[in-house]
Amino acid sequence: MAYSLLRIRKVSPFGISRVLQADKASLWRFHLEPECAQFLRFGVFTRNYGKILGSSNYDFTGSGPTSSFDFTDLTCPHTWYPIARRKKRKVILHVGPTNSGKTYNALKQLERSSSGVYCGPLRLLAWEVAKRLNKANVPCDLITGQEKDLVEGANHKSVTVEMADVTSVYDCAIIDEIQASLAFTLAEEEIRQLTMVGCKQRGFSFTRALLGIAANELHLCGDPAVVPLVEDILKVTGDDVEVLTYERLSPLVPLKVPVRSVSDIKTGDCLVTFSRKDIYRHKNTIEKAGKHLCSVVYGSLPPETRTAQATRFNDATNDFDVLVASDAIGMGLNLNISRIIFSTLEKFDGTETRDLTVSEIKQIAGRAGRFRSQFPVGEVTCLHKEDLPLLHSSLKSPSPIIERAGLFPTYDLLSRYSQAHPKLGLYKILEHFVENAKLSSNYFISNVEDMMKAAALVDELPLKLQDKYLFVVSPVDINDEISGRGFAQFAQNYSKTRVVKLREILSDDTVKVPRTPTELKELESIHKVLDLYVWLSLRLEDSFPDREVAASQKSICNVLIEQFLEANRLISPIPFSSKKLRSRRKF
Ligand SMILES: Nc1ncnc2c1ncn2[C@@H]1O[C@H](COP(=O)(O)OP(=O)(O)OP(=O)(O)O)[C@@H](O)[C@H]1O
Ligand SMILES: [Mg+2]
Repeated sequence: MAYSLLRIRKVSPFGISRVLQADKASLWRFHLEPECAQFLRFGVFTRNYGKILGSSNYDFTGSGPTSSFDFTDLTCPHTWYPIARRKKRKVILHVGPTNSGKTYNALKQLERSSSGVYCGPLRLLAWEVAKRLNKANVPCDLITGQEKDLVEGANHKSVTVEMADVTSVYDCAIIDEIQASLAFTLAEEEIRQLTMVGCKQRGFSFTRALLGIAANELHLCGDPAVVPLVEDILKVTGDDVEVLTYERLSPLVPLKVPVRSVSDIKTGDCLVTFSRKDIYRHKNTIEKAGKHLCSVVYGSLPPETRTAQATRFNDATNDFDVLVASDAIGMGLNLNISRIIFSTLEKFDGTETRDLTVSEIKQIAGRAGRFRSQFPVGEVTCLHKEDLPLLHSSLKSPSPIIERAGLFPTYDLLSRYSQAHPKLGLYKILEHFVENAKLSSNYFISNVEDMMKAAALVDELPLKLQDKYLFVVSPVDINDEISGRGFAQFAQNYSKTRVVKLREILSDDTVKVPRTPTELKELESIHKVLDLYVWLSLRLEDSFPDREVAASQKSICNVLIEQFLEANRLISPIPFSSKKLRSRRKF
């Protein structure tokens, strides 16, 4: 079946002459609104309360010459959130291994509260919680970068952590999977582990939520590795901190033998591998053996497709009873897995092939044997017996203590800095912050490499700083060629005419179900571009008017990808008995 799908046109070179004024009212509506409000209060707050909190660093009136103020001094980030600082929050840390009931217990408190917010690291988790609360007759809005589903009478919100509002007051708030976010440990090796969940980039959103959410009760769920850091960070906020430790609700058994042959695969198995190509090759091997059909889950699949694949795997009434997945299963999906089988304990992390870290192995292995599921006892093993010692030792080891949390200058600081250095573009401002930021020992500056690539692109355009900032913090995958082209075209057209019509960027084309992994990857990238359009359209409504077209095009992408996943038999299978090879492929 053929569908009409828009394709990305060739990007024309930059070279725009007209400087256009941003529509402030719509610009601030979403991402920038909390920071803007904070900016407006910043001077007043620090003038009135800065000294009470012992924050001489931020004792500035906002009236003096900006150049005399050190904007790169980020040593007291708790003072950036005046509304939260007016509260004495009760902070409850729910810590323990995977599948120990941390989120379940925190959500029970949220359900009982008069108003509240759940902040999760992924859209999938925000969707699940909104669904759960609405089902429990607690009306709950869903707000992610790309969605805003408002429910009548709702006093509760389920959001992705970037959307956490630090200007509202709540009775109860949850920040889930906090270890995925607050980072970091000493060794370079451990620093890399964070790429799994994008914490190097996203850590600052969690730090912002941790310091900035103004709730009477704040529940933090995650790994015990975060406890010392969170306790230390919250010493200066005046909050009360309580730690609740959990045990795993169902056993997780590390097996002594590997899975040697495809005939050993059984219902409920999840084979974990780290390249898209290997995922499809393993799927093919298993399906060719004739006993099982496989669902697949990996990071660059659209979230809607990932959910559909997970739902099909969980549904005991159909034949898709085996899962082949990447580490994207580590968080966010409720899966009926009986046994995790690691095809390898190495992964390509974007730069090189490295061993999985203890935290990654535990997080992935812990997905087996979900409490009160079809498979209450989880098992974990490998395809290669050489990997078993590392698997077993990792499962016994504690996760390395997280020593520092990600931080990033707020828009307010960047803007004030820009006023003091009007000739600098956003790229240079970011570079300056990264190189000169003064931090206390609990923090590190989040990795802004990708943001700087995006900043270099938008600096070519006649845009105001807040426009540039908005594009730079957008969820663009700047390292993906098609996504990068789409991003550049959106920014360029916006700077030229203020109105970005989807059809000016994407041309009509008739596409069929992809036949090769390359065609599939292209479709995944087009989905990312459409997702970016939706994100921009929620913040610049008048300038990105085709949200509905983008949403329907996204659905077509999902349908085509799902049809590929069902029909795919063209990729050569990979024999299970193959020797252990170092995988060097990029995902
Ligand atoms: N007291 C309980 N009664 C019924 N079901 C429970 C209870 N506690 C937990 N569960 C269920 O057990 C499963 C695991 O719980 P939960 O998701 O809270 O674990 P978690 O510790 O947050 O795990 P993860 O680290 O993987 O996020 C969920 O399906 C949850 O609904
Ligand atoms: Mg949880």
